[in-house]
Amino acid sequence: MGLYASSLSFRILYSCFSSIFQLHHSQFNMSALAAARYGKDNVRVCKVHRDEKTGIQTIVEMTVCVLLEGDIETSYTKADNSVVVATDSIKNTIFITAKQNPVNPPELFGSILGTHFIEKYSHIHAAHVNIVTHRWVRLDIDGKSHPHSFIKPGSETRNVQVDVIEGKGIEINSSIKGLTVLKSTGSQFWGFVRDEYTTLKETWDRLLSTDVAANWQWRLFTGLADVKTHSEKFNAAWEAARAITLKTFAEDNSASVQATMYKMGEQILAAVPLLDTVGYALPNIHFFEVDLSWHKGIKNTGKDAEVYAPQSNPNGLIKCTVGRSGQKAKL
Ligand SMILES: O=c1[nH]c(=O)c2[nH]c(=O)[nH]c2[nH]1
Repeated sequence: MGLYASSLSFRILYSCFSSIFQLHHSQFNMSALAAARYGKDNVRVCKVHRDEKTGIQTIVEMTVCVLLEGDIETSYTKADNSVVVATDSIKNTIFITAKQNPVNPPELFGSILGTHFIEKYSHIHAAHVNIVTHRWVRLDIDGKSHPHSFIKPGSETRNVQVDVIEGKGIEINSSIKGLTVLKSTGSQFWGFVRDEYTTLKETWDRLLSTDVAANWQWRLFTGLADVKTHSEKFNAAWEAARAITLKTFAEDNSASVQATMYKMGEQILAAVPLLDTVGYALPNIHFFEVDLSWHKGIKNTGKDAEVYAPQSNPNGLIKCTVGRSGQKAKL
């Protein structure tokens, strides 16, 4: 009797739940796939170029991500894998494309790779390629550059985001990340808002350090042929952006991170006509003066400062995008 009662109540409950469940699915299912892209991330690739004549070898190490968009909705909503180019195949394509094409400049390689996917698969309409190129620098041995040995000097990377969009063109954003710099003078910060929240002293001479993240947005390319036409400009732009950033950092008697980064941006725009905008994100990595006057009156502040305490956090974070006049940046 007990068993019957519980089985009956189970059946009543079940039918209740299932009717709610079916109602939910048939009449109240208002959801739809709003956006989707998929692909392979963190594909690590190293390509060696061997010049048989000179014996000089060159390496490029990169980490690649490719994400695809297109008529792939049914793979999410109907478990339809017939529209899925497997992410494993995407990984294979990255290796094959690296074997068959130059990987430098990365802007060109990304455009070749992305264009492959929209041309090969009629239902794929956009390919988003991200390439992080790790910095390996040729070793100098006894004053001579070595033909096949390299050193990684830090965490600096050269990056590109290449968006190949069918019917629109190729959008390219190039960047440098992780370029850590410090100057021990030639940096000031004064005249800022002073109110009941302020403890920071004005300074006419401080240490300035940052991890440079700089990016430059190219004007839209109409397609792969347009990118190829300009392919020699990509390395030149990277070299100019890096050199301008370092020279301005070193030589500017900085009024603030904001003022110095703006100077960097306007020089890069002037040097590379094909750019629409230049952006920076600069952490202000603080090095605090240490007051040691409590110990036998040691002078270690202001003009006497020699020993500083580097701070890992918190840090300032200053960002800007510099555009060409007439195209005011969105603030
Ligand atoms: O260059 C600087 N900009 C700031 O906005 C700022 N704020 C701060 O406390 N120190 C600094 N330094």
